[in-house]
Amino acid sequence: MKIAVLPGDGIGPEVTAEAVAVLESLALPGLTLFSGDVGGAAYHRHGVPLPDETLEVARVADAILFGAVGDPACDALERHLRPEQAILGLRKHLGLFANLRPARVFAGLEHLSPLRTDIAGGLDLLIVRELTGDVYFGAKGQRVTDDGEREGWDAMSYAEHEVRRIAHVAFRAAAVSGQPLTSVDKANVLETSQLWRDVVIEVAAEYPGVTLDHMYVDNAAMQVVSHPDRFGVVLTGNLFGDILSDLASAAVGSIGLLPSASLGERQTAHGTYGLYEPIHGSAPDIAGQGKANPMATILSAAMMLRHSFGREDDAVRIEAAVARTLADGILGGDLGGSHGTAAIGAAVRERL
Ligand SMILES: NC(=O)c1ccc[n+]([C@@H]2O[C@H](COP(=O)([O-])OP(=O)(O)OC[C@H]3O[C@@H](n4cnc5c(N)ncnc54)[C@H](O)[C@@H]3O)[C@@H](O)[C@H]2O)c1
Ligand SMILES: CC(C)[C@H](C(=O)O)[C@@H](O)C(=O)O
Ligand SMILES: [Mg+2]
Repeated sequence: MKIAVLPGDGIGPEVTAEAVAVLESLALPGLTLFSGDVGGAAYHRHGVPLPDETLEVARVADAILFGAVGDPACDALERHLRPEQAILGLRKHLGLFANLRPARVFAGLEHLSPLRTDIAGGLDLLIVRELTGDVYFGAKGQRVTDDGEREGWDAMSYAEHEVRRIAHVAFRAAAVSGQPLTSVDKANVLETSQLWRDVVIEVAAEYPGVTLDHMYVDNAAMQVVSHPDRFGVVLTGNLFGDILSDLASAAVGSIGLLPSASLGERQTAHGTYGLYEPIHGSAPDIAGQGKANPMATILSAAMMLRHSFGREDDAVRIEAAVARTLADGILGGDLGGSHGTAAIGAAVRERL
């Protein structure tokens, strides 16, 4: 079990340390951890946010545990040198087009949600976010128009094959879980979304057992907080999925609770090759203070054991330990408590 640990910036190293400690406490056979520099940390040391050595470390591993990247000191750099290019580059270079972001209110933990408890109780959804296309990876730039005005532009596009392969991931997830599938787009305005919707309808013909509906993204944002029980699997593009997943995390209670798996087609001897990271960023406002909630990263490690190593029992064990820790009132500042990163990590390990 070869795992590349890429801690990154800000709270990234703090939260990955706790997830690594959880993995180490499980006595996993042949567990081998190696690390690499990414993000601002890599820029400061190597002059680039994603050094070739790091990409190589990621490639030879069976799975990657990623913390977060982002450093305000780097925000004025040319875009290709900014820390965020590390995670975008890893996703693209490694072909990790399918991003799974589960958001669920554990039974008995409805009080952690800012939603009314009867509404929060219905929140159990899986966002399937396309991760290597869309406006994120289109041509972009700034120019001066004929009128002498500055203009910024970003091209949004999806090729048919990109929509088709992520749609299959979402339909398979819906078929296995028996949940309905909602495809979220903006087909009333965007041609990219019209093609998205047309292709999703074509793919649906191969999954007659799955109930499919389509929703515009603005309506979806509203329904996630007003009627979360309407959603099972949510299929969407890169940009909409980014925004909807932060929204879903707030509805659960905190962005410090939401994990993710980024998968492609590559299989290893153990399972599906993938990158696992919390959905949050480097949180510069609390970095270095031992305040970050490590649960999202710990739950990402659980997803790694499930998808990349076929260890469902260990994954469930970690998820149950996190739920028990929350139920016992061991809460970070993000959830109105006063427990720090190390205390939360230790509490989860005690409950494994
Ligand atoms: N995948 C990634 O590496 C990733 C994801 C999102 C943002 N970013 C980057 O992170 C930097 C900061 O971005 P941002 O402030 O918009 O988003 P952020 O997710 O870092 O933080 C948003 C808010 O949530 C809080 N927060 C986040 N994670 C938390 C945790 N585990 N425990 C407690 N509180 C937590 C922060 O303190 C902050 O108030 C930027 O450079 C951004 O580009 C990186
Ligand atoms: C840091 C940024 C590039 C990234 C994204 O937009 O995908 C982040 O917000 C995320 O959700 O993983
Ligand atoms: Mg995001």
